[in-house]
Amino acid sequence: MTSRTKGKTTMEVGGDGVAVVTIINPPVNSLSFDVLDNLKSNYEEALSRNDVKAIVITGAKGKFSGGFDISGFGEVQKGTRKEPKVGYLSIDILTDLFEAARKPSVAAIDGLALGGGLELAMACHARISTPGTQLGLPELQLGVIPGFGGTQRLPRLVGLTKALEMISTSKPVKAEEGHSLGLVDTVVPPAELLNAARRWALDIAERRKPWVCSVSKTDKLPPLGEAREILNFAKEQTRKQAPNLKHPLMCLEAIEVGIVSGPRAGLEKEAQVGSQVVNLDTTKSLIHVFFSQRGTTKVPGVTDRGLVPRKIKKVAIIGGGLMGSGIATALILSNYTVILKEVDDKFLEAGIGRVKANLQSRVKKGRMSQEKFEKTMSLLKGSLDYESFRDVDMVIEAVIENISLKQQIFAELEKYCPQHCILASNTSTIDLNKIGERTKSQDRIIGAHFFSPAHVMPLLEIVRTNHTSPQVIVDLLDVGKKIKKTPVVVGNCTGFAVNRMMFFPYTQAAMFLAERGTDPYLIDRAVSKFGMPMGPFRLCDLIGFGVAVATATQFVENFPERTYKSMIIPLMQEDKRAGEATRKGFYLYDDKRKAKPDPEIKKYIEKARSVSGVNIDSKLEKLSEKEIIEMTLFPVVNEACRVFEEGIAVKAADLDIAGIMGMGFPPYRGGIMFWADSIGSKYIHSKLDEWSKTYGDFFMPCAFLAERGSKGAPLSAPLEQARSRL
Ligand SMILES: C[C@H](O)CC(=O)SCCNC(=O)CCNC(=O)[C@H](O)C(C)(C)COP(=O)(O)OP(=O)(O)OC[C@H]1O[C@@H](n2cnc3c(N)ncnc32)[C@H](O)[C@@H]1OP(=O)(O)O
Repeated sequence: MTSRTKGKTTMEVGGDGVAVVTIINPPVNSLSFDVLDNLKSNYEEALSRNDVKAIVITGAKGKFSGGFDISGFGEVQKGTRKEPKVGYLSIDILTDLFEAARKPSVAAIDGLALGGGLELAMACHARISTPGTQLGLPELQLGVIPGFGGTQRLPRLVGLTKALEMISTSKPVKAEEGHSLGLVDTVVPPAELLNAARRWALDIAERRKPWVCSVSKTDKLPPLGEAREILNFAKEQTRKQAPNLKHPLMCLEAIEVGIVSGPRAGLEKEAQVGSQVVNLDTTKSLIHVFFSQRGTTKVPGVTDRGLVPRKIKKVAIIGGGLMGSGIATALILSNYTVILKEVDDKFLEAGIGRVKANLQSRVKKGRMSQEKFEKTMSLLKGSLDYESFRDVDMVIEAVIENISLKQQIFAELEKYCPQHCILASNTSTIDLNKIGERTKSQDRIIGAHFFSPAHVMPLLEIVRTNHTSPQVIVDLLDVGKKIKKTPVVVGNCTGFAVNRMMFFPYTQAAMFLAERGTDPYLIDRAVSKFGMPMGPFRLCDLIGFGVAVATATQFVENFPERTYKSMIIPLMQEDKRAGEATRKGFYLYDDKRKAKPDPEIKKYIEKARSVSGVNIDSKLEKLSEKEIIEMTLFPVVNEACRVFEEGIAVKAADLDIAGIMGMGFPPYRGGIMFWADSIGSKYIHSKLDEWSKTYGDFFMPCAFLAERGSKGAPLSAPLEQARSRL
């Protein structure tokens, strides 16, 4: 392998006449252009050699293949690599050279066969797998479609309905299920994999086992009329669930052509669609998200020091409320032993009850067995004092947002916990330096900010102060990964990254517009259509007005010059409307918690208008959906720029991931900074500048945005001189 090539394959021909071709491209044996070139040469050689009767393809080090090398799409998008001729890889190589060969091939699959990896395996004449191996076509998740024949071969191997499910959810199946579906021919222990595959390949060559070309199979396909019905239903669902995405529908078209007009036409359609989707904006965004998500665990000065995460076995959680119980659930689900501490029996019982309910809901949905439920619950112990904290490796404090209470707790922790124990707080607003003021343990104090519900939401904001040691950050990054969260390391500031850049500006902008005459329900609709899970008013209802006001107060205190103080929520609170929990907020909620607009809202908005001395603005009253998006989300971009410039986030892509994972910003728009750059800093700056002149400082573009906007420079470009606080 030279420094310029990416991966390779090797071929060894055994005395039994089987050529074993091994994909070697760590860490997941992705199919780079180099790997594919090598694979083709190996095949050609194997087909031409008289001593080769059959071929086995496998992957090095227990992984068959994680699919096409995703960075290859980026190279094609940027134009640094010429795209191969349409159909070259899927038709010329995989179908006409491999599958149509006069020597059989068998895939020996260990660990994973995803995307192009599974497609390569499906082009072989049989598949042998090890137990637990992951088999799937997750391409839609990346904005592309299965492009190595997967749209044609998967329905022919597992049936149309199952194939549609696997492709549309991007979820893999395990080898055992794959076997019962007909996707793999047999499952054998890892130690037997290669020998079993060699024997199977020879058996096919010598006609003791069937020589199956999956692309020509028809027995699993439903009759045409039924197939059309299934496909029409799938299209309808896709339009409903992903109205802003084109590639899932394009994928369905390729599947349909194959079923209606035969596999060759299907392969051609797939190749054509495959080359079109690569250049969609949504695809560029989703690929950016894939790499950015993995990039959050690369923190300069921390993860590049060779530090090894220490083993965390036992974690204590203080506070069994909504957050504490959610965090406890996430931890026991990943086999951590957890102590949940509360102030009295009643609270403790309630806290443990919440954890139980979280797990029971999994049992009810069939996602957890009763046995696993009991085993998982046995990892949780309750406590009313700190005695049992003497051997914990980490504590996560999750009590109410009260500085002196937290200070007292941290002072106690220092007394009871061992020296190595990490002292984390789940605060969403309070300065961590203040929390640790009464201790001498500043180097092991860190923020572990979860998002509610903590056992479901994927983001973990890891907040470091100037004193937090890199070892403690590395430890928490490891815990984050183990509990299946995406950790993002941020600096210590009001609201940290997510609440500061997303929640505050976004909800304040919405209140600002509503007070000036924009219909709040229209705002929510426009924002939902843009792709956020819900609009700002529905979000305030969901988190509850009490929490919304408490956190907003922090923003008001710390950033008074750019806070919009609306009276709408306080006026509603006076009437005991506090959001979804009280069944009345900006919406009315029925027994099933379905939200319905409430005409009464007008009354509160009018009153807020008169208290604040604000008038209806004829322009803002008639905003288009595009203008609503700009006026609610450009303030978010503005604050994200400040967060970036201050060094609160290491890189702009971390803010993209934080917004996607913490607030549900649509991944197919790439995250807040990526989206902003797709619009252009010049335009965003000019709009904010114009609004700040008309409507005041809330919209005032920050210096960073003004500077980059004046040059039209990308907002996400690295800072020349990172003014990191860290
Ligand atoms: C034409 C074809 O139809 C198109 C395709 O095949 S598109 C590709 C389809 N395949 C996929 O979507 C699989 C994507 N990968 C994954 O889901 C996961 O990485 C995995 C399940 C393979 C492994 O997960 P995990 O062990 O948690 O490791 P993870 O951190 O995700 O990945 C390890 C490294 O491999 C890289 N990687 C994983 N899959 C890759 C791929 N297909 N191409 C390039 N790099 C890949 C990651 O970027 C990461 O790199 P880093 O260490 O530099 O950050």
